[in-house]
Amino acid sequence: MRASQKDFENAMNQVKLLKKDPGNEVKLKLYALFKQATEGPCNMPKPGVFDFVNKAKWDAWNALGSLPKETARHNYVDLVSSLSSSLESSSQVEPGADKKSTGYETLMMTLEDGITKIVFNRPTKKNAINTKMYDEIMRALKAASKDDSSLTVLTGNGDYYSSGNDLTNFTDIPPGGVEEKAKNSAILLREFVDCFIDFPKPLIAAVNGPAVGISVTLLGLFDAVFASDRATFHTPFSHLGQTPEGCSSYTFPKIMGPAKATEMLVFGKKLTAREACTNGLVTEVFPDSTFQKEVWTRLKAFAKLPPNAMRISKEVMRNSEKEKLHAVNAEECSVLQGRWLSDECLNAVSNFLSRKARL
Ligand SMILES: CCCCC/C=C/C(=O)SCCNC(=O)CCNC(=O)[C@H](O)C(C)(C)COP(=O)(O)OP(=O)(O)OC[C@H]1O[C@@H](n2cnc3c(N)ncnc32)[C@H](O)[C@@H]1OP(=O)(O)O
Repeated sequence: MRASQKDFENAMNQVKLLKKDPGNEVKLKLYALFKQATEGPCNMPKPGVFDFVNKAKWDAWNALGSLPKETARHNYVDLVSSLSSSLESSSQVEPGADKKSTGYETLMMTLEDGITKIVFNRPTKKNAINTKMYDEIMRALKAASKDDSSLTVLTGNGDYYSSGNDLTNFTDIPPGGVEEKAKNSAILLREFVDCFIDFPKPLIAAVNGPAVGISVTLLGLFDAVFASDRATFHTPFSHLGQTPEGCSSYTFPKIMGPAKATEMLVFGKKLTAREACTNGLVTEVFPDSTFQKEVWTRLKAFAKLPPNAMRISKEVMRNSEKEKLHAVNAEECSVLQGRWLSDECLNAVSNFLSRKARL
């Protein structure tokens, strides 16, 4: 049975009442079907390459070709009806996830048993790091460096450790245009990575699931990396028209040798947790079923060690490198500033945002 104009109007109202965000992919489908149902085939000029959001919308509408208005109206009503039932009943997110807690919007932070735990907390976005989260991680690290804990642990809520830089960061273009955006991003990135270089206490990653991009490169600046056997390590910089950051252009060749570092940083090879352990990036791998229990037993034992001895040992091991690391960080950020303006990068981000590509 075909959807009537009344069904269509009801569906439009239902969309506004959805309690959960259906996600960008579905929103683009809804937009495209709505435009096709009301205006027919796409009749707008194609937006420019920098106009990510409007280009994604245009792509979605244009992809419907000459689909008749009635069919688009019917498909729109069907889609809204399937969303109303599935979204109201599904609960994929852990309690407390994506909610404000302890003064942070994108993180959870606790201090217990001498351990400060910082949890990436955007599970529905695979813990992608948006601008707010960069700021909050810096704030959390600064607080952890001064609190009573002996060590600090970073981990992720949900099935991912982190999917790296939130690619929608690129859509928030300031009045000065993309050049200003690239400049601001380079400043932010440099300050962010500096916080890891300068962190004074033992810094440990509990990599609970896949890690992408900057969440992988930073691991070279951690003092220990424990991984679930479900974790993977992926730095698809060339695929994104980008270049390494997080000091990985220096730490990765040093940790794993230039050949293995090139496989990861230049050719984007995704490593399993065991491969990352063999390459020296990961300290130890645990079965996913016992990961939390085994890692936290280990961490609690570490936290009982004399904190000053641990801090000073870290200082002795790392201090001779600090100047070099800051210089590498500055250089990587400066190179990236240029890459972010390249067609290679802009097209890759645009493809992700219009759902054409998956890494
Ligand atoms: C300013 C400092 C810059 C620092 C430079 C840093 C560089 C990097 O970190 S480069 C690496 C960037 N990351 C990526 O390229 C990963 C992109 N994401 C993906 O390829 C996939 O999302 C996935 C493989 C991580 C997971 O795929 P899948 O299991 O199919 O899940 P979805 O794609 O449906 O993801 C769910 C939801 O989360 C959103 N999302 C995931 N990752 C990102 C991300 N990095 N940026 C923005 N959004 C992300 C995804 O769009 C989905 O959202 P909805 O559609 O709204 O549900």
